[in-house]
Amino acid sequence: MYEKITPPAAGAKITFKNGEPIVPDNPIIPFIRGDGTGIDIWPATQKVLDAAVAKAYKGQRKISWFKVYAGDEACDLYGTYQYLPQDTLTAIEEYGVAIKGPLTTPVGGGIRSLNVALRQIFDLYACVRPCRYYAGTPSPHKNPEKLDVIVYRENTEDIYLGIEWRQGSEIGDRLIKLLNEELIPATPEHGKKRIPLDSGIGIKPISKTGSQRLVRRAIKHALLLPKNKQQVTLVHKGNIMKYTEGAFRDWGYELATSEFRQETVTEQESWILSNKEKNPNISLEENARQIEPGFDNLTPDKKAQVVKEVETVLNTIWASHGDGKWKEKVLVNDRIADSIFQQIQTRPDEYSILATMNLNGDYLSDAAAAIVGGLGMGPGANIGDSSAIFEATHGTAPKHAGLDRINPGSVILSGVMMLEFMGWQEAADLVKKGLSDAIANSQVTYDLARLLEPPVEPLKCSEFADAIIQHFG
Ligand SMILES: NC(=O)C1=CN([C@@H]2O[C@H](COP(=O)(O)OP(=O)(O)OC[C@H]3O[C@@H](n4cnc5c(N)ncnc54)[C@H](OP(=O)(O)O)[C@@H]3O)[C@@H](O)[C@H]2O)C=CC1
Ligand SMILES: O=C(O)CCC(=O)C(=O)O
Ligand SMILES: [Mg+2]
Repeated sequence: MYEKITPPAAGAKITFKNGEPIVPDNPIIPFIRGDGTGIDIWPATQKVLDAAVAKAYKGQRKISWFKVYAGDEACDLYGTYQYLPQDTLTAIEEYGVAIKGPLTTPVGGGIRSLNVALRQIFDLYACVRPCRYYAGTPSPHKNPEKLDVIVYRENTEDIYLGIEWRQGSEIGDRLIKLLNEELIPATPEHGKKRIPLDSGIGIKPISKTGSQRLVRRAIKHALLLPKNKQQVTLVHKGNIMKYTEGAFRDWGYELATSEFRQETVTEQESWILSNKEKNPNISLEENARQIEPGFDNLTPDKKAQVVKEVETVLNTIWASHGDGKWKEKVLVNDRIADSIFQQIQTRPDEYSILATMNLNGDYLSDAAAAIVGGLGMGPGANIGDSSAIFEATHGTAPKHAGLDRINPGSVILSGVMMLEFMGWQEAADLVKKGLSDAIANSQVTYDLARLLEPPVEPLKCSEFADAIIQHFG
């Protein structure tokens, strides 16, 4: 079945039922070491995870690691250009849950991202990236502890589908001609717009199915959070990209108010309900005026539309959501993408789950990680209905590769997410405690050491792993 690798003799498969993993006590878990700093980070991660599982379960549970190959290491073993061998895909398919270090993607030409390919091949449609603060972590932000968000990034479409044509390519030029001469003129709203002839072209598909399954997962996650964090913010640039990003927002609200009608309230609904709670005799028109800025300057048709919306909300959900009951629901709101970048800095505690399309989520997860201590503290998971691959937010950080200095925190915390996904909470808690206590004692790698005041002598990557284990207690 495998060409060049052999699964561990001991251990059993993780299987999935209704999207949930069924985990044996001795699961076989494939891992990809990763390019660049993967060589430093992976051994540190494996050591910490194994120590936590051993301490938590005293031998009753144990991970059987299965080394599989991707990136440069794969080419060394399988031959030139064999970046993602079939063996690796077969192993992940068979064992369901995997963890990986970062993989290099060249800019401009060359291979397309192996990281993105893995997400698409296994339909890992939700990229989940929590950004929370560990006490003692130095941060450029004044109140980093106020940020506690989870970026829920759609992981399979948007421009990451990778359908692009190079400037000057035959098909690219044909496409531009077709657009300029037929399709754009046939679309009145595009008027006399034309694509410059020397353009590269990329396609940005945002589907209803892809958007809604991401938002569904985000709302389900919100329902498990403490009450004050039960919020999902739909992040989009729908003012500019109306039929892709704007549609993402609309489909998100549509899903929330249909599939989760009893569990959710939209921000606009919450204003309408609370206006009526404050003033039970408020007219529909006055309620509309209070929720719609500039109401008095709207055309009569627009005014009537807002009044109708108010009436519909009160007629349909007053009984289930009125009299303050909406405060117990998951709040679904939306923010424009550029605004959310400043909001997570100026009003971090107002946000919880940030549901995004692929590109926005890529940007936002690095930015949010920076607030809570940097890319060394940014874990992640790529989750689908029948498999999951855990990986950090950051890349290969090539200038630090092989120096035993990089912060393994993000991949270790990705391992924590994996343990939690498996239901191995006791082991996950040990790692979180060890990492928190190491940081609180200023036992940190170079990235955090240089920011501490006064600066401290940095630990090596491997020493940080040992410090985490010592702090298990
Ligand atoms: N999922 C994946 O596998 C990903 C892969 N990539 C790929 O990685 C390659 C390199 O990308 P690049 O743009 O340099 O981005 P990286 O995320 O690899 O690194 C950028 C900088 O972030 C800081 N950093 C990254 N990881 C850590 C860490 N573990 N601990 C502390 N600091 C860290 C370092 O800053 P400083 O030097 O200032 O300390 C580093 O130089 C590219 O090929 C890219 O495509 C990128 C993102 C995700
Ligand atoms: O695949 C890559 O090289 C980059 C991916 C990335 O930046 C991410 O997933 O956050
Ligand atoms: Mg990224």
